[in-house]
Amino acid sequence: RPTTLQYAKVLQRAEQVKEEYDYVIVGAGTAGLTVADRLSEDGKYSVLVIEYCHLISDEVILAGGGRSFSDPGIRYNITSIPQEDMANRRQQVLIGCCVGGSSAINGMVMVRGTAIEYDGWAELGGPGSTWNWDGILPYFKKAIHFNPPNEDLAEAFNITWDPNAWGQEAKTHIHASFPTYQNPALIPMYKAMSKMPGMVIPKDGAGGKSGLFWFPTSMDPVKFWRSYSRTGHYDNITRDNYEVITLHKVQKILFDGTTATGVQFATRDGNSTVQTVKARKEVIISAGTVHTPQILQLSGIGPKALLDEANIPVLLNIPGVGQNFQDHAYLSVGYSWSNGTPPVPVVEANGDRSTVAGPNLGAWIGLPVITPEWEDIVSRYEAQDPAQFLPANSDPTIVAGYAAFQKLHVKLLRDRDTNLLWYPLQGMPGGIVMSMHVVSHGTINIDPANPNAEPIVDYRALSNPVDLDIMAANIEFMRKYMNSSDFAPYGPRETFPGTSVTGEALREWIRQNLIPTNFHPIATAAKKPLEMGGVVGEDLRVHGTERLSVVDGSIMPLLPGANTQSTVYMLAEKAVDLIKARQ
Ligand SMILES: Cc1cc2nc3c(=O)[nH]c(=O)nc-3n(C[C@H](O)[C@H](O)[C@H](O)COP(=O)(O)OP(=O)(O)OC[C@H]3O[C@@H](n4cnc5c(N)ncnc54)[C@H](O)[C@@H]3O)c2cc1C
Repeated sequence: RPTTLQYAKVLQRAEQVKEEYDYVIVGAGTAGLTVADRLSEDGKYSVLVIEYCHLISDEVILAGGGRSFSDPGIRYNITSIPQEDMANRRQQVLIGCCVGGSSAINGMVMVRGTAIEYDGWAELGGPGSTWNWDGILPYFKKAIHFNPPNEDLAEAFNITWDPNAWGQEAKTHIHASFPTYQNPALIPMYKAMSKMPGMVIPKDGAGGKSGLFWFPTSMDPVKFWRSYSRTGHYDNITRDNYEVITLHKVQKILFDGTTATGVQFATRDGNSTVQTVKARKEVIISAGTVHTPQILQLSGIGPKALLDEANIPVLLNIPGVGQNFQDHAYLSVGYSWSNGTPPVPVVEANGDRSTVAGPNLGAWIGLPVITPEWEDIVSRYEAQDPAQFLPANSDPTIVAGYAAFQKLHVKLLRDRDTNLLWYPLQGMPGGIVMSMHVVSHGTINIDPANPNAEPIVDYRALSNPVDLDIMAANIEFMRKYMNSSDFAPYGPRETFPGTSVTGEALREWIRQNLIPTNFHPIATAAKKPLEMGGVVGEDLRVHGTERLSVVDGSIMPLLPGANTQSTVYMLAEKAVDLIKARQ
């Protein structure tokens, strides 16, 4: 019998799975559960979600205060290959392994990119694309239920928001909320940042502009628990037409010609007999940026040379599967006050301190605001041959796609409304600088010697030297900020790398210390034309197939200058309308 936990129906054995459903979804993560809930909500269609990982138990949820779950099996155990331009260091690849996927373990920052960045998605998609800012804003509003901060907190900290940029639909249970307390030490930080040359303060970043602004947390506004795809799109839903089976791995998609008919799956240890389930209408892959390309490649859809090497019969040669891989990258720069600390006003803690999710404040800034040398950096990038820093022997379609990306990126770099740097303000000196757009593209491919093992993740971090230029400019921006006259009485001191580290030495320090991910992987099944290295079309169907689509972070063709969860919720909501429209 299916077990019932937190009102959610979970199947654990393949025999409980019916022979056929309208939709079979691979992965009960952020996008997968959103799509499953919305497709099943009016009772018209039956949906099965197959999830590799487990459902976190009530005990673990309660022990974590509904927020952070210290469950040993909650993350995949994947490490990148050594990164040549990062002193051969490897990087742990963090992705969530449970019902809820990465939304169950993320940092709960709830932001979106700027209008010009999403307009770039449409530009890469080609004429008539509806994935521009105007075409996606309604889905951001539908996907997330906004809860404003309490009035005292908003007044004390100058927290403003744009009601036109947010939705409050009753049927939407993914929440964006504010804690009831903020650290008063943020106030002098905010003041100093607001005085940086060129800094603007929009009402809200959610309206599509860069600048210094407050942003909410993915948090239930009543219990202050994590609000994630499981709580928003799975718990408390009792529908006979919505089933999830956990602890089973989808091995490949089944086809009749190039029409997807269902999937093949087995227990995650691979010890059970292989099972199949049919999809009457569509198979939807929502396995995330790391595993979606693997499932496609194991199904014979991917770069021909790689599939040949792995002895996988080629169904469709789509060179872009597993390519175009991008992620945000960051570095911590150490500072201390050598002479006391800035005075902070007393602000009453209006609630429980533990409700602080942090960070809720940051500067999101474009290259022309970061550095006066911005045009030199852009010109150097513009002059590059598109193939110069791509993997050797890249398919001509990948090179053509990169050329289009480069042209677009040059435009984005010159625009102040591109979030190129994120500097989260957290009430202490120094902190992290995050590059929100990288130009070095990596790969995530099956290991031809062991295709069913975890895929090979290669960030190819810093392979394009322009990423080094930009990170060095980010650090210099932080130095200028820490040098603000507001902070002078407190003697800010850079403890690492130290202000004497500049020029080539700073670049070497970056190579030694960069973290090439903020756990926002995208683009391994990018929404672009096939001849541009794309994998899915504007309607998210895999090129050259019928009844097969991808809906997860992997379809983003270009990083938004923002943490990625709200963009994933948005694209999943838009995908549901596209999927329903073709029935
Ligand atoms: C540590 C961390 C911190 C982050 N912090 C933030 C943040 O503060 N703010 C923000 O906006 N974003 C953040 N993110 C990013 C954000 O959470 C992700 O972009 C988003 O959740 C990805 O959603 P997805 O649907 O693409 O994939 P996921 O949510 O990862 O879902 C993929 C699902 O597919 C399952 N799956 C994979 N392969 C198979 C298979 N073969 N068979 C069956 N199931 C399979 C997986 O187990 C998983 O459940 C963070 C991510 C991480 C990991």
